[in-house]
Amino acid sequence: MTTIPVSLGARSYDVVIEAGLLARAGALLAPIARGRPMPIVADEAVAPHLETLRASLAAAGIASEAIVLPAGEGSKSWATLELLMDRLLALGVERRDHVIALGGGVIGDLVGFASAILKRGCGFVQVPTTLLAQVDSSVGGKTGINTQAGKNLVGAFHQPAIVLIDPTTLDTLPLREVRAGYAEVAKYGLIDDPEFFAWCEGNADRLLAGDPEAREIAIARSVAAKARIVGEDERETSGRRALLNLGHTFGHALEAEAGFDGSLLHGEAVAAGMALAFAFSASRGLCPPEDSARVAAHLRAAGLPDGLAAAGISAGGARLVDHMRHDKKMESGTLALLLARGIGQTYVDRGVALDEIAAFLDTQPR
Ligand SMILES: NC(=O)c1ccc[n+]([C@@H]2O[C@H](COP(=O)([O-])OP(=O)(O)OC[C@H]3O[C@@H](n4cnc5c(N)ncnc54)[C@H](O)[C@@H]3O)[C@@H](O)[C@H]2O)c1
Ligand SMILES: O=C(O)C(=O)C[C@@H](O)[C@H](O)[C@H](O)COP(=O)(O)O
Ligand SMILES: [Zn+2]
Repeated sequence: MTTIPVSLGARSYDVVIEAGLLARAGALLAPIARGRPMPIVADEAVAPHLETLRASLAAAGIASEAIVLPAGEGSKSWATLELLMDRLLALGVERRDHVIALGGGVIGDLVGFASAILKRGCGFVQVPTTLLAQVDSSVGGKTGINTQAGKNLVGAFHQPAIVLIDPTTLDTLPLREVRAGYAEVAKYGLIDDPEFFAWCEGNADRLLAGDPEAREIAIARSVAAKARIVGEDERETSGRRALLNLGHTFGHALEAEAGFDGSLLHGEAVAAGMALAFAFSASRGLCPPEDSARVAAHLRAAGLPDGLAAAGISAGGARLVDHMRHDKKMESGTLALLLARGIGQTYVDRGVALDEIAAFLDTQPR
């Protein structure tokens, strides 16, 4: 068992990683439940894992009710939030109770936000079942939904009480989803850990094939990297946490353009976005072109899109930049963009005009 602390003063919690953990979750959750029932909000695709979790809770004397929601990004919506809030209220959830989020980043973000606003805030627990959620979304307390205007535009910072990661839940995850989660793993290397990026280059094949050792190394290193950055800047105020947004200003624009319909997954959009961030950095003479080419080559080798064409996006630069105007890193009309001086040397650049980004995007192959 690996335990990684997320140090946030009164909001500190542990991320526990162990193969087979779901079957032992009840014992870890009993002190958090304090004799109260724990509602479980689960993605419809994780039915077998839901059964394992419920049996483990029952063995520890914890009553549970399951709320099963439709799979996919469409569930991060006002409509599903309303339905979920009504169900949780009907179950009589109290402020000191904890709701369990069992699923990928969609369930985690939605349940986290519901918990942030239910009776002005109740507790929640993350039990992530996708690679993306295990290495990224379950840790750090960013919660929320999408709106007509774009990605994650309504939400709250609300930290879980504990994160329980059972890597064996990934045995049932489709390969396309494993690849999408891998984009966020490679991201940590690209941000500030070139040695980890080199590890990724050498081990992505094993990880994508489900090798247990490669999987646990990738999860633990990713969680440790995220816990460190979140511990330094919980609410993305100092600029440190913004590093975790590498590839996301481009990526969220691509997701919005694709329409949240499953044709372009979040991790796929982030992969294309990271390749674009490096290509843009190289085009401005900030980053060696060899590093940009190395990033694109590795993403391609991992079966991920390395730019607009591979992401299936044909929109022009001006249209994509219009999506970026909603980015939460906009300040007084200026965007904070994540650029790179090289692999492992990402930084926040506040000096790039939206017109320059549009012009660069227009040079990219469709
Ligand atoms: N809060 C954060 O810090 C943060 C970080 C990164 C991403 N996100 C958000 O996370 C979301 C993407 O998360 P995701 O990639 O996990 O997508 P997801 O939650 O949609 O899950 C991907 C797919 O896998 C299925 N699934 C989940 N677990 C499974 C399992 N064990 N076996 C079989 N199928 C399974 C789901 O039904 C879904 O179809 C996006 O909305 C993104 O914005 C949030
Ligand atoms: O935790 C963070 O901080 C991140 O930026 C992680 C991202 O991978 C994630 O997609 C996050 O939801 C994006 O946040 P947003 O603030 O750009 O909506
Ligand atoms: Zn992301």
